[in-house]
Amino acid sequence: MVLTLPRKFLLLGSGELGKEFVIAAQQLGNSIVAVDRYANAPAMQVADKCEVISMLNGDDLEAVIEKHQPDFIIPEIEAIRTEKLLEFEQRGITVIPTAKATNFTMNRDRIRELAHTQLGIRTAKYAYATSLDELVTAAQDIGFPNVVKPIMSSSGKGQAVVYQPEEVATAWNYAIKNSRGDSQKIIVEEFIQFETEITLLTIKQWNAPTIFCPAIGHRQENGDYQESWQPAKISNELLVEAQAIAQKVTDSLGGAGIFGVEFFVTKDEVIFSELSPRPHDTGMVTLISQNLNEFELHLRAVLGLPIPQIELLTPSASAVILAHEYADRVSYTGVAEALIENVELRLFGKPDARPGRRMGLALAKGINVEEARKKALQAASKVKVV
Ligand SMILES: Nc1ncnc2c1ncn2[C@@H]1O[C@H](COP(=O)(O)OP(=O)(O)OP(=O)(O)O)[C@@H](O)[C@H]1O
Ligand SMILES: NCC(=O)N[C@@H]1O[C@H](COP(=O)([O-])[O-])[C@@H](O)[C@H]1O
Ligand SMILES: [Mg+2]
Repeated sequence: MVLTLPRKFLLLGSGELGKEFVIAAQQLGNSIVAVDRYANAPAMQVADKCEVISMLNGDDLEAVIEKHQPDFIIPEIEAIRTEKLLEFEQRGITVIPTAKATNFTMNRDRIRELAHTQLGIRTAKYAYATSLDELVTAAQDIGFPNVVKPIMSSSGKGQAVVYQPEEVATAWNYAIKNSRGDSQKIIVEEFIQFETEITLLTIKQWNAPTIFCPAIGHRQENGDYQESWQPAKISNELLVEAQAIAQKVTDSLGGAGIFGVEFFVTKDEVIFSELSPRPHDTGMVTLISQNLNEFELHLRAVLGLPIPQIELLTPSASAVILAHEYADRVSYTGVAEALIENVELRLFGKPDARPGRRMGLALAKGINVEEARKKALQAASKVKVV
């Protein structure tokens, strides 16, 4: 099939990741309708059109699809009524990477069952619970410490490390309170004592082999990403193993697009954690590190455009800029101080702030990863959300 541009994209979720995707898509002349649950979301600020709806509501989704008739649906968050995406796909709209992939990764249990039970991939030991009583038993079975997470959440929301039985009830309440959507189910996982963790950006193409970006290392706090760097330190042997696992899972989900496949890395093992069927937050480091960033790669994979080579230009790092207070208007200070040599900023333009909300990012290049990390952290620390 001969590709003609522009194509029309409907972006479901309009945060910082969506904003960069819109920019990449528009650079090749495409048009984008940005959708989210609140007005003036980052991607809406650069998109052609926008819609504010509940993406968990099937009727709302139906209405925007009817109105805009997109060629592609690009999910940007997990919390979407994905059963509806299966319907749209059957009606001939291309859902990226596939409606099945969004459906399987919307909740932690489906993707875990696929990876572990169906594909036989090693994961942390895990169990599910739908009541506090069940969680008490499950936590005993898994052992302590363990990690309790809502079945539907992201960026560490509702997640807690539980060190002893007395903490189980608090973890249950916290998980249920911070669960997205209507689910009352949690997963409890064995705590993996990893040396490092990586995201392997995996690009699945319609008519070409799957390719990988150099591994990205990252550090998380309370389940949310604080800094990432590329390349990650990992032996070739473990990297090859991670690539094989990423290929296996993404093959089984099908379609085309970029996936962020997350692994825990121990001394002699890579352990599959989870994956996003879309650009990954830790992958924002590629905005500075690679010849093609993760958003450009996603776009090219979606449109079936060539990706001749992925090149790591220089060791690089990203560090997040978080809000510390509630605010219904946002300004930033310290920008001039942050912008030293080989540093860039992305200030997302989120209309309001809450403690812990990611509001921006510092990106830095260095002669090595250590220098890049130091610069990115330093730059991020200069910028204050007020
Ligand atoms: N079983 C575990 N053992 C040790 N650490 C864990 C475990 N599960 C999660 N973590 C830590 O918490 C982080 C976030 O976990 P996870 O990726 O499952 O959450 P998430 O809410 O889906 O985050 P995101 O949406 O940002 O990817 C991990 O990157 C890791 O640092
Ligand atoms: N780990 C997933 C992730 O980073 N998702 C990114 O955060 C946005 C939500 O931010 P918000 O909660 O500040 O609105 C999402 O829209 C996406 O861009
Ligand atoms: Mg994760």
